[in-house]
Amino acid sequence: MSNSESYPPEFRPLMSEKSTETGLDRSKDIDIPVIDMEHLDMEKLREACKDWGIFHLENTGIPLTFMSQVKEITESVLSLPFEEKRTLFGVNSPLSYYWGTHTVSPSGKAVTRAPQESSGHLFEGINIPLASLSRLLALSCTDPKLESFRVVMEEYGKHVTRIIVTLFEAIIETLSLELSGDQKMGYLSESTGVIRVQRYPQCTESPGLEAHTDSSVISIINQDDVGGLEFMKDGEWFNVKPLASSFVVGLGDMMQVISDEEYKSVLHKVGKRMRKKERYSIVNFVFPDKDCMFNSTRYKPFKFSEFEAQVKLDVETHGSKVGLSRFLSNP
Ligand SMILES: O=C(O)CCC(=O)C(=O)O
Ligand SMILES: [Fe+2]
Repeated sequence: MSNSESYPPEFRPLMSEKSTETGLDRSKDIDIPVIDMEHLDMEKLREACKDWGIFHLENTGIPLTFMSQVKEITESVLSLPFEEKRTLFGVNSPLSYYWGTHTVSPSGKAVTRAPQESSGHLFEGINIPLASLSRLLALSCTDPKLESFRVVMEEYGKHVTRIIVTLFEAIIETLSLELSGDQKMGYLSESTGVIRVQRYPQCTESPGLEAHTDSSVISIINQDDVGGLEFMKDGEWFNVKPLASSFVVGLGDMMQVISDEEYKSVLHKVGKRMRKKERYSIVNFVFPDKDCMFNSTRYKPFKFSEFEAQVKLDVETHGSKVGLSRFLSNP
């Protein structure tokens, strides 16, 4: 089987086009802050959140050998034939396979966008709602590859959850916010966390993922060395240069509300890539509990489930997310 058969059929003509590769625009390279999780510098963290909304996180305590395992199993599952992925991660699976849409709901199901907007962005992925991993057990009995995927992702989820709790506590401290245990649990709900493994074909003519902010509290991105992640700062796009053995942390919309706009969610996208190679990324979205209430000065009080429902409606009807501006108290 050629590699192109593992991609959705509509990607294939675009992938085989002879590309006049321009590659990544290196003039947009910039060094984002690097936060050392073992020796947290609170002032540096505050600046990273306030001025950037995106930073590298290193020394997270995840063994390198385990990270290689994560990469290996992710690549092998995403490289399965297209039809097999559709079947394995179709209606009967707690996971979902999607392509060409970036929106994910806490249920882990991809939201279908209005058709006029869906062309040109070449990426695919599998949504793994953390709460449903155990239900994968039933499916994995029949497929050893799925069993390893489940085991590795469960372990990965535990590591990332540990990182998230430490990081969130620290961010809250930089804001001098006093939150009760229940509030913290509501913001970092285990029931709504989603891991998403994604693949972008080797193709430099088409972009990967369109510009968006995440609806999450925080997103932890594990990108490989192919590059292509870009973010907006002061009205300009910059590249996030891959940094080995580290994660990219992006602040999401809910952090913008929790911090009362002291910190902003970061606008990001996946553009052209550095090399003629497929790109893989693993993103962990930390979502609040569905019933979690958000009260702030700039926005009308809302429940996270209301925010999600609005995003879903906007994507389905207009083709893209409108986001927090829908909830402004004085639009
Ligand atoms: O693939 C990446 O590096 C980023 C993906 C992303 O932004 C998303 O899935 O929301
Ligand atoms: Fe994102």
